[in-house]
Amino acid sequence: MATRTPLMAGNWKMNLNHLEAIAHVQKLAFALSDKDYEAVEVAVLPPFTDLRSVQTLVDGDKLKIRYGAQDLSAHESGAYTGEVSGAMLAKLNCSYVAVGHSERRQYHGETDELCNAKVKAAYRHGLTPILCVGEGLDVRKAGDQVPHTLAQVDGALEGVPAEHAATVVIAYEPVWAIGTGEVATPEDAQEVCGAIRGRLAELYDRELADRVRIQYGGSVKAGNVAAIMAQPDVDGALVGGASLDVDEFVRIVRFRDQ
Ligand SMILES: O=C(CO)COP(=O)(O)O
Repeated sequence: MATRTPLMAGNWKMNLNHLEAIAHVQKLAFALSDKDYEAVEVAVLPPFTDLRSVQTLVDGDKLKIRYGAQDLSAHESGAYTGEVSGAMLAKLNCSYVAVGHSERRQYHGETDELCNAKVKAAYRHGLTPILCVGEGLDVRKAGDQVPHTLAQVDGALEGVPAEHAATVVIAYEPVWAIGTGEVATPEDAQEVCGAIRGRLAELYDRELADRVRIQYGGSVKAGNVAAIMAQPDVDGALVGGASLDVDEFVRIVRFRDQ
């Protein structure tokens, strides 16, 4: 089976201006050592307005922290007021871009079809999408979390060739566990992450499925990360609130010590 390097990514959401971003990444870089980077890939997803500052810092000091955006446009360029293109993100050396975060789906009406277009836009520009999927509370209560989440995976990956899908990151984020302090149990996380890997094997093949990293997200903290990471199909965490606290995020990166 392929060994998958865990990916710990901090989704800052709409927090930290560009000056705060510089201070935050400097503090993070100061705390992390080569030993951390050997064991785990560390990434931050700041707001668009911070990306140039983060790039300058990462390039200037040759930091091993990766970075990316929280969204991108499905379009290439032109009259799309307020949108930011994949080409613009690639120009800033972004590695990652989140696609289909539940807050985009909920507040901006993003559909699986749009997510599919955004995943393809990311690959056109050499960006790795972090495709976010997961169910709301009603779906969870009905016990439909697996079919619901797999339908989102199917929709977002439709027509995405294996050479691209082999590098996708999928973040399973149950909406009821985001920002609520209500963390899914490790077994809940494994159930859906395992099912996602199974679906990737059906859509592509087992070898590809074994390479893809599947993250869990939703109220991840230093205190619960180790149990979640101990699950066989969980390869990292997409961390919201706790990523805004550098010390806490560093403890999450060092999940093996918790
Ligand atoms: O939405 C999330 C990450 O994308 C999770 O947010 P919290 O870690 O704040 O629950």
